[in-house]
Amino acid sequence: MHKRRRKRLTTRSLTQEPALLDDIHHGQVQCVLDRVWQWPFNAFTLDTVTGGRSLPVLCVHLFHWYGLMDHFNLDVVRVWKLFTLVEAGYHSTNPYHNSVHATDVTQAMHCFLQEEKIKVHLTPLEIMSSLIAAVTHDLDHPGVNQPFLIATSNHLAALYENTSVLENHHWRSAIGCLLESNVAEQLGACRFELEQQISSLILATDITRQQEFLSRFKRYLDQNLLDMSRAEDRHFILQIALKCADISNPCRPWDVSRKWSHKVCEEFFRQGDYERQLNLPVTSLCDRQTTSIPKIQAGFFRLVVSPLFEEWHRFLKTDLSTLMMRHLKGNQSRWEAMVQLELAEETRTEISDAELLDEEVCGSSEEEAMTGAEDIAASAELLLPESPCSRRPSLPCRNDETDSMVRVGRRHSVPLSVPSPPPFTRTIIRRESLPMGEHRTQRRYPSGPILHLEEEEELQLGQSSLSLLSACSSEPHHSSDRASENDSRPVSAENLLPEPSIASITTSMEASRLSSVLHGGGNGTTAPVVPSRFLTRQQTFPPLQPYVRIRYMSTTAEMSACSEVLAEGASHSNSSCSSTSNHTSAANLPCQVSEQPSEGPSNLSCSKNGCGTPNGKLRTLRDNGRMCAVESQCVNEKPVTMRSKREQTDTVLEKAAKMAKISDSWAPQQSDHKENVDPRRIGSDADLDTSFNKTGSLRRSAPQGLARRRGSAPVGLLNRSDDYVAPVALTLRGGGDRFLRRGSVPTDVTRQSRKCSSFSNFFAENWHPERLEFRV
Ligand SMILES: Nc1ncnc2c1ncn2[C@@H]1O[C@@H]2COP(=O)(O)O[C@H]2[C@H]1O
Ligand SMILES: [Zn+2]
Repeated sequence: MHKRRRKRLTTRSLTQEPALLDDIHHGQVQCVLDRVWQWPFNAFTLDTVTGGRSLPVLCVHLFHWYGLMDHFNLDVVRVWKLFTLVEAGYHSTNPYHNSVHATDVTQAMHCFLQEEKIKVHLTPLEIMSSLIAAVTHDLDHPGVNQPFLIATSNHLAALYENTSVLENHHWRSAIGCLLESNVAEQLGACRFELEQQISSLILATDITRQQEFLSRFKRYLDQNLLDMSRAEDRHFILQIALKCADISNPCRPWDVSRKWSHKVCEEFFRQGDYERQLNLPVTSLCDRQTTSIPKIQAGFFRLVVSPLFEEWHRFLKTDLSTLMMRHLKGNQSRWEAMVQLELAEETRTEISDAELLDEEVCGSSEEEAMTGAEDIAASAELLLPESPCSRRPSLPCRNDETDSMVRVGRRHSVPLSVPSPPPFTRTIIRRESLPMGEHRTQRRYPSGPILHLEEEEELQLGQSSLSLLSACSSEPHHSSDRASENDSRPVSAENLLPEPSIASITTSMEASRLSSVLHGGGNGTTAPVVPSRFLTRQQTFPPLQPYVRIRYMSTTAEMSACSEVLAEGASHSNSSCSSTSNHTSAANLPCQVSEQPSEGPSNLSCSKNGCGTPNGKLRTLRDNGRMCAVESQCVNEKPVTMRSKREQTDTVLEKAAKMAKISDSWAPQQSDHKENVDPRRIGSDADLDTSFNKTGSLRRSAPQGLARRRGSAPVGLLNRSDDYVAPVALTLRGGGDRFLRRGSVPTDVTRQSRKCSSFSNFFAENWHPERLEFRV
């Protein structure tokens, strides 16, 4: 399990009077909990006074407060266990998606449940579903978004067919906790209904479905269609409530809201650092070198939060909603003012650069004018799936003369689809030797985290991870220095990675140079060219921080254990499941899990469609009703309990921390982790790969070892097995030209783009960054 860092408790230093206070400051905890129904809530404070246990403390309190313990006759020890498991399932190393975010969202949900319009209609089951969904809605979040998981061929992306990958994982993990804590078994007949509601509520938090929910909500309000006495309508309102709670941090008082903003941006920027390390195109919104927190915030507040909260306010029209809107507008104005300051500052600096260097003109005005636009236009990018052509990939710098200008001015993250805004009025002149991105970076963000960390936050993030991050994130600068020394393509990014992605290699000379770097062969001109297939391997999670990496390893180990269990099960079976490949071809059609309670998760039931019951383990899945996902089994079955994982990995983590200290940046040998399955092994495994599709039918693929494959294996290899029926393979099996894509480009980009293109284009076409204006 990933490392959990607890804050040092004040009482530990009180050696003289050890009995004066206890470790969780009961008085203070009580004080915070007494006001937990109020909007100006500070989850960080609760976390501090509970010694980092805000999540279970809040949830157990709310379960008592709502009378859920009595109503469902729940055992308090099991309930504690449930929330302790949930807490442990969040990654404390994520700046944003950690258990404090879960606490924050749960408290917001609690506030919404208190609203008269909602409260009077709710059943105890709906209250319990809402609270559990709120607290588990980001469970086991890896700190990177769906496009990143797709781009790195993460097993979760394959498992969930690139659709609501994280949300599917969250809700299934939630069900796992319910089972593992044995709370599920106390629920009796309502368990199925509870699970259904949790699933549907969490799936609604997929931010890429915002427009879908918003339109529906608007229509219901316009036509006055909502009737809260109807279960269906109540459920819809609870979905909207959870969506609002999830993005309610902009509506908190400024001090709290600002803190969340910094944390979420830090997480984005870390993803950008990972992308850079992996030689993937850096998502604009995640590029600490080219965008800024105020720009991200101003765009997010205006384009994502305001539209939803305006409708929410229209629905509620209460003191609470008025207060939230007031905070939102106030906070938004602050961020917008900061953006204006930044723009003014940029203009000033550029003018003074121009005066100093008026003879060294380089770069085009068009490109310069793009820089403001792309930052903002891309800010939806992280939240929405990317379109294949919306972004320029990290093209290797070519050696020929014609490319030199492009090379100087090129930025990784320029979205191709963003139309050039009208040129700014200022004169655009800049130094040839100083590429735009770096120039700006040095001015605004030196490398490393931009957080203005308060003591408490620093404790949370951990000094070692911060210093590691800054060390690693500065690497690309070094590499570009090297690039200017050598005329040929720099192998800098690959130097940082344990093994490079062949995707970035375009010529044999480059391959040769790369090979020499990998095998220590001098300057690269004499080393033999390594056949590209031996270089084909892509890292999934960059080991920037050992903690993050180890957490990921634990997940993959979990998956590995799981697939072994399944494979084992399959091998016992006489394959009544062979027929399931037929089922799966039908099931391969995108199977949206509906958010409607009536049809939702029931689609996920283990079907009776010929899926065999190979052994006890698989039977357990069916017996459990709907626990069909492979990972659900991982969470629920055995060994990999949240607690035991934590115990096991704590030692590993300590070791990792030591390693981190002694290495300036991670070393190639560290790459030899479980997730990096050598693709050369793929195909040699004789194991049967089993997994479940979304309809719950078990599918077994031909032997090709994909179950053992980690996200790191190149997607392209999947087509080796013609029989394989996993979702990714389906996409890949199309025209041959689709295989020409770079390893880093999501396979399923076309499907993704369908979802987002309209919003992205809309965003790009209507956003006027220079005026911070969004015109419709
Ligand atoms: N203040 C913020 N600024 C930018 N993005 C945000 C902010 N708050 C939430 N988000 C994004 O909105 C998403 C909502 O779902 P998640 O919590 O999974 O992840 C969240 C972030 O990606
Ligand atoms: Zn969330």
